[in-house]
Amino acid sequence: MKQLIPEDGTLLPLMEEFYTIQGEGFNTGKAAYFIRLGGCDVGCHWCDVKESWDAEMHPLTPADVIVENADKFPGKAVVITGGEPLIYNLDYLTNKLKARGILTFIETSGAYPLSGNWDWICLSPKKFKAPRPDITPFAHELKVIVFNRSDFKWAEEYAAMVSPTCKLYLQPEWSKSKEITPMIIEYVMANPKWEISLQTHKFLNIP
Ligand SMILES: C[S@@+](CC[C@H](N)C(=O)[O-])C[C@H]1O[C@@H](n2cnc3c(N)ncnc32)[C@H](O)[C@@H]1O
Ligand SMILES: Nc1nc2[nH]cc(C(=O)O)c2c(=O)[nH]1
Ligand code: SF4
Ligand SMILES: [Mg+2]
Repeated sequence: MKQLIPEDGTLLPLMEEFYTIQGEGFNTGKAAYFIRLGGCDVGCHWCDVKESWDAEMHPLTPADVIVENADKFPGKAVVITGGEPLIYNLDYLTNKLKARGILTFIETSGAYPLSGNWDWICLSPKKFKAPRPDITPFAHELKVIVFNRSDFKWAEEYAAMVSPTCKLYLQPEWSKSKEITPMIIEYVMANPKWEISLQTHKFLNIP
């Protein structure tokens, strides 16, 4: 039977939760509790968490329980990721986290309406299902995954849409990083408004 997911965000399909170090982007190196929600239909062929895509595979979990779990750890920051977390209304979860003084960070493709109360929004746009244009002014960080050379031009189109204070990152697609990373290095040196983001947790062998 199909799981009925309430629209108020009090129950969310939870794939996994773990305390680790943020490996990517602006907050790299900071301790954070990761909340990975199931469900995504964006369809990136190189996605490194395809097991997350089917929401049905992941148990509906009370947001209150997720908040309790997050609050057990000394690092008072959470990263809500997925799957695509903005499929769900994240107002309830993020307000409860913030009421406990926990910082709220999101990793999103931006393909669904923005909900939630955020300290940091990482927008990682995808060609396979474009972000909604209304999210771009709210991004604190734009993190474009580079899979081939044409992605640099595509990245610039998004850089033109985000706010002037938004941090700009180019991150190599993991399976092609040997080939792509030298191109990113060259691009960043020529276009220094961009910075490199690496998936440092994969080098550190941590979740
Ligand atoms: C798995 S996604 C989940 C959150 C959301 N669906 C998104 O794409 O932003 C988390 C982050 O990992 C990045 N990512 C996924 N697969 C990757 C890969 N093979 N190489 C590099 N980054 C990847 C995404 O672009 C995103 O920034
Ligand atoms: N350590 C660590 N940092 C991350 N930053 C973004 C991740 C994600 O999968 O969203 C991720 C992840 O899975 N692990
Ligand atoms: S949007 Fe995120 S979770 Fe969905 S397929 Fe792409 S990288 Fe994976
Ligand atoms: Mg990851």
